[in-house]
Amino acid sequence: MSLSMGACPHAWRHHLHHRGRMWAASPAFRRQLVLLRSLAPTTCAYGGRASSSSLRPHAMSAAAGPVYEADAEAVVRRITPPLDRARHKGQAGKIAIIGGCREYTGAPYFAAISALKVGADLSHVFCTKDAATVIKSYSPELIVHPILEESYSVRDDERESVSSSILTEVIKWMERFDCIVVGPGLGRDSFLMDCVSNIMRHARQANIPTVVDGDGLFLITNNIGLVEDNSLAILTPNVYEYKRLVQRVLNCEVNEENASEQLTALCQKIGGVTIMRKGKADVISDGKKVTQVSTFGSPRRCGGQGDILSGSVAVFSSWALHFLLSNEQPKETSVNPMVLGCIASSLLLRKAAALAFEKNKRSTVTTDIIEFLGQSLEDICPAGR
Ligand SMILES: NC(=O)C1=CN([C@@H]2O[C@H](COP(=O)(O)OP(=O)(O)OC[C@H]3O[C@@H](n4cnc5c(N)ncnc54)[C@H](O)[C@@H]3O)[C@@H](O)[C@H]2O)[C@@H](O)CC1
Ligand SMILES: Nc1ncnc2c1ncn2[C@@H]1O[C@H](COP(=O)(O)OP(=O)(O)OP(=O)(O)O)[C@@H](O)[C@H]1O
Ligand SMILES: [Mg+2]
Repeated sequence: MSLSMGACPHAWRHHLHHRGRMWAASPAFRRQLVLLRSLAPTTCAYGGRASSSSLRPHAMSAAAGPVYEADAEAVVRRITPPLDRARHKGQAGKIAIIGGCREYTGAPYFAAISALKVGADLSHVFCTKDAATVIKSYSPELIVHPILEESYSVRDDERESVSSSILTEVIKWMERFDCIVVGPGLGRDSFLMDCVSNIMRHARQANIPTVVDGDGLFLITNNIGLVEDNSLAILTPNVYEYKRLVQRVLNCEVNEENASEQLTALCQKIGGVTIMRKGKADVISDGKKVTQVSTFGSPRRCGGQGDILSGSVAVFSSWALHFLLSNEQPKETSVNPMVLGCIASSLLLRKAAALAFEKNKRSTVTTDIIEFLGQSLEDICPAGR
């Protein structure tokens, strides 16, 4: 199972074939593939048909390269697996969130529950002991592992043994996950950061796609080697996280006049990663193309919407990986499943936020948005199709 992700800039393709054997073995899955193939748009990489107005260059500024507005609805329809009675628990996705500490229990909960509401079968949270009971009490749906430790709870002479037993515990589970999300509500404690660095290195060795958000971005900004040349890594920075990444990696300030080139350069400099820069439009690049989703969501900017996004990205990218592995026409090799996952989750969040705002107006909070994830997906891609 292990293959070095650093060796090939398109390592997700090897990963696709490798992980795909398991899925392709099921007759039910093969039937779904036939259906998915018949639904697949025929021409363009990110869901729009090349001849259609849904894939149009969008001038961000005179100096910037083209930014394509994704046909995000087509992407969602394309990668969302149909519900099939023959499938068993786990086949629609097993996701883990690495996050949750004394200060933050909402963020890992939002990410983990969103993964389930989008359609994953199992959602785990690996958090500190302090956070675990709180997160469990929010929802019985989540599988919560109280294994992480912060500096205050570990004596100096215990650090090494505690760190290694944390890693051993996570490794026991890691191979089961289709994707992990590192960072929502993780905090920035130095001991915790070291332990999570080890977890990230292991996930990479095991070829587990990894979404990095929140404090995970703080971690990798200070240690870019953790994601360098990892084509299974997706970074989802907000305005401030993006600014810190640009400063650290490109050694300059964010330049809005040259936004798409700068995003492309950032992906290329880190090597192979996909970045979704969140904001008024969510702008996505893997260092080759730049795509955006600008469907209007909600004017409410309550905290936690990025957490919904990170949990959803994990599910949609896993679905996109599985979809592409069975779609082996040569043209498909230019499509990056990580990008598809970002496009789909951005649209779904925005649609859910719009519905939640319509109902709750100024009092809209993240929990209200999560309630509408199901309807948003149903509107695009009915469960009975
Ligand atoms: N309910 C919860 O438990 C939530 C926890 N969250 C977690 O909170 C942790 C920190 O995330 P944040 O996004 O708040 O992290 P940041 O530390 O990046 O930002 C904190 C806040 O400081 C301000 N700020 C930061 N840098 C700035 C700059 N250069 N100029 C001006 N203002 C600046 C911004 O208002 C920002 O929202 C993460 O672990 C995150 O996942 C958030 O996801 C929100 C919800
Ligand atoms: N200015 C904006 N206009 C419209 N939508 C936005 C805007 N900024 C963010 N969003 C929406 O909110 C989502 C989350 O982005 P945001 O910048 O709030 O993330 P975040 O700060 O990481 O959130 P969190 O509070 O969960 O950490 C984006 O994907 C986008 O859909
Ligand atoms: Mg965030």
